[in-house]
Amino acid sequence: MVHHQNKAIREGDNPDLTAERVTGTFDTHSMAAQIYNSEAHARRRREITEIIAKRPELHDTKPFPFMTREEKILESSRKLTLITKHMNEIIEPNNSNEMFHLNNEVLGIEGHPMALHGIMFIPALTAQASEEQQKKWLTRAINREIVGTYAQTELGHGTNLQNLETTATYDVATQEFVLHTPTITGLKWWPGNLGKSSNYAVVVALMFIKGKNYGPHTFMVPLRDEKTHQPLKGITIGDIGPKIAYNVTDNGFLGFDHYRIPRTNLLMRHTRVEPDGTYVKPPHAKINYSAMVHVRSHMITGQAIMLSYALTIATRYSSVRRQGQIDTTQPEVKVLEYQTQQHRLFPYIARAYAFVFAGAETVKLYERVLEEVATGNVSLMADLHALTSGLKSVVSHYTAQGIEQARMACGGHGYSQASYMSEIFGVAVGGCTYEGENMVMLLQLARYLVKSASLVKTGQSSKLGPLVAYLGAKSDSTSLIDRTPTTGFAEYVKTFQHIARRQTLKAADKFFGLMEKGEKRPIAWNKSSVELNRASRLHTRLYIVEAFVRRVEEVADPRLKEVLTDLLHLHVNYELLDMSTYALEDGFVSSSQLDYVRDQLYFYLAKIRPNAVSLVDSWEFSDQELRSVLGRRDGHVYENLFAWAKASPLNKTDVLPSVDKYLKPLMESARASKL
Ligand SMILES: CC/C=C\C/C=C\C/C=C\C/C=C\C/C=C\C/C=C\CCC(=O)SCCNC(=O)CCNC(=O)[C@H](O)C(C)(C)COP(=O)(O)OP(=O)(O)OC[C@H]1O[C@@H](n2cnc3c(N)ncnc32)[C@H](O)[C@@H]1OP(=O)(O)O
Ligand SMILES: Cc1cc2nc3c(=O)[nH]c(=O)nc-3n(C[C@H](O)[C@H](O)[C@H](O)COP(=O)(O)OP(=O)(O)OC[C@H]3O[C@@H](n4cnc5c(N)ncnc54)[C@H](O)[C@@H]3O)c2cc1C
Repeated sequence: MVHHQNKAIREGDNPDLTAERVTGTFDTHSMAAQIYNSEAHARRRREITEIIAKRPELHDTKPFPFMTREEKILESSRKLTLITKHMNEIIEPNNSNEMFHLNNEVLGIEGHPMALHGIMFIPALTAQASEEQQKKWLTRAINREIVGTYAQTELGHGTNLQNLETTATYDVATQEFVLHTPTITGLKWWPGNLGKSSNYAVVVALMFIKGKNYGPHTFMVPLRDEKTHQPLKGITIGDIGPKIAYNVTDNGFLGFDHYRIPRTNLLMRHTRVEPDGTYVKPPHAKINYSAMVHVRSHMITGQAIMLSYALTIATRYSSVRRQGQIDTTQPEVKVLEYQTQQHRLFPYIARAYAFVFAGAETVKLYERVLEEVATGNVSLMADLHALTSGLKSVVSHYTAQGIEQARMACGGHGYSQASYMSEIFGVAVGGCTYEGENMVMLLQLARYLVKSASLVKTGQSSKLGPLVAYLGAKSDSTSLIDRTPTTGFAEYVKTFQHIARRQTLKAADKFFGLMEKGEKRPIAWNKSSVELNRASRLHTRLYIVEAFVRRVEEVADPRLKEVLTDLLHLHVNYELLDMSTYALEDGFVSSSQLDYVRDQLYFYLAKIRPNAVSLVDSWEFSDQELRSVLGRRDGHVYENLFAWAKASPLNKTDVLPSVDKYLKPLMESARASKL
């Protein structure tokens, strides 16, 4: 066998796809090490994939789209039980990265009965439970002796946590908290796996002691009997019904009727309530929001992966789909030859790389903050909150857009569930809502930006944190893009900084100006909020570009560096065109400079073309993980689409009961009436 740089090549594959792989200029295993941020992790992913490939009991028994919701939940529970039993043979104990990959391969993205257990319940106990509480619950949770979730959102309130209605009232006499749901709108609503799977939850409720409201606090709450799984007395609980996607997860509702838990079930790592009701406040008011920050930090990578699923499917399919001619004297071309197709897909391939690099930095910062907070140092919490609020919003928004573009790039077959695109879109777009609705989270970042703008305006730029230091710098009078003989990334970064700085200062001016004119602060805030959110987006997009530049600078392998540099060129030119209004409106960039940017964009679309398939192959998704007929590694799309259709439950019989019962009589009576 010939040694190829692209490690996805196999004999017998669709030759059109193999031809793409042969033109790749870099080693896809090495690129995987960049994507997954370490050679060791990329290798372990492959090893886990291989182990799973050899264990048919861990494979889907039939395609997910052919299963009912109940069947999917049963199937997912079967596999969850198996991977729990064999976990230590497959992954390193307690390695969350490996667990994440194992889950994606075996259980898939539609969720599973213990999704929230891993993503939020364990992180909440880890960060918020005292050592004594951890001894009691965390080990049991890690061993999966109990199943838990994170129950915060209510029917009436998800965003505004100060107005949650669930109360936890301290009863000094019995040293218990009494949990109560006073109204329908106070029912917990949405928590994943609450509906049917969990027997415990970390519940967020407003804590009242001696009549005083201390705001939202987290409590460990038993929900169901550990033996019978029946709801405990005082608990009303169930599933909220089918959703756009993510239906293997039983998102649920929960009500409490004067339900009592011991005082010691308040999570007490940072906050305490003494037996006599004395409240000991935490070192930071929002320290108990840590489980949300955990998900926001990790979901950047999760979103990049889902975007790359869609791009892998669309790019591979575009290499085997032939339709139309560019040169009418030549045979039909692969649709990937069309510039419009490249323009639809390649900038999103670049974005997916940019997002995964930004995601790796975010997780690193999150882990640092987690360690510091454990020792009482909360100084970086605000920075992490601002960064993750912006990133989760911008990345989930563009991820959803990119998946939809990828679906449309697959033409009619993209609309079939055989492509799996609708599920990928449905799961990913949930990220625009969960963990803080995107507009709301952009406004959280805006608070941080406005404070920073105020420092700039009052001559205190030296106090700006590293993420916003650029706000205090002076701009050149115009962009130097195409004005220096060797225009490089520095000119682009300065241009993005100028755009973000100008918008931030302008939006802050609007806000401060309205207050000077006598508007109350929240009214002035609301009237400035569209402009403020624009600033948040531009700031975040600048951060993403900078994270991409930092990564490319670190890469040593010249072949990888070259293709990543091409992708970065594509990214900065595409981004600048996309936000050109901001660049043009104060004349910082001229229309002739934009022409240069456009030419660069087209140049890099063409330059990336031979590496397109290798760039998506580098994410190393197995067919089992992708679950897409169109995205198959071997490119044998058509015969497998036919096989997939034949397997559809509707094709089990030639004549459906609906035909016997209704259509046949209808046609017969129509014929009879004609006679
Ligand atoms: C290796 C892999 C491991 C793990 C994998 C993880 C993820 C996998 C990736 C993909 C997953 C794929 C599929 C997942 C599918 C399903 C989803 C799973 C989970 C979803 C779960 C949820 O949605 S849980 C519910 C989430 N809810 C929210 O996010 C609510 C949003 N609202 C808020 O957060 C708050 O209400 C608020 C921030 C908007 C306001 O809070 P509050 O009213 O209390 O604030 P105030 O106005 O009083 O004060 C504001 C000041 O507080 C500061 N602040 C706020 N939050 C924080 C914080 N967290 N840290 C630090 N500071 C904070 C804020 O900055 C203000 O400060 P000022 O100085 O400006 O006053
Ligand atoms: C798939 C999925 C999984 C979830 N899992 C969980 C879970 O496990 N646990 C859990 O507790 N919750 C969970 N949730 C709930 C989720 O966190 C909330 O739905 C989310 O935080 C948004 O809150 P909301 O529904 O109250 O939206 P709303 O706040 O009602 O949003 C409606 C609109 O109002 C706007 N808006 C609201 N407030 C403001 C404001 N202050 N300024 C400007 N605009 C505003 C929003 O931008 C939006 O356009 C999940 C949700 C989904 C979709």
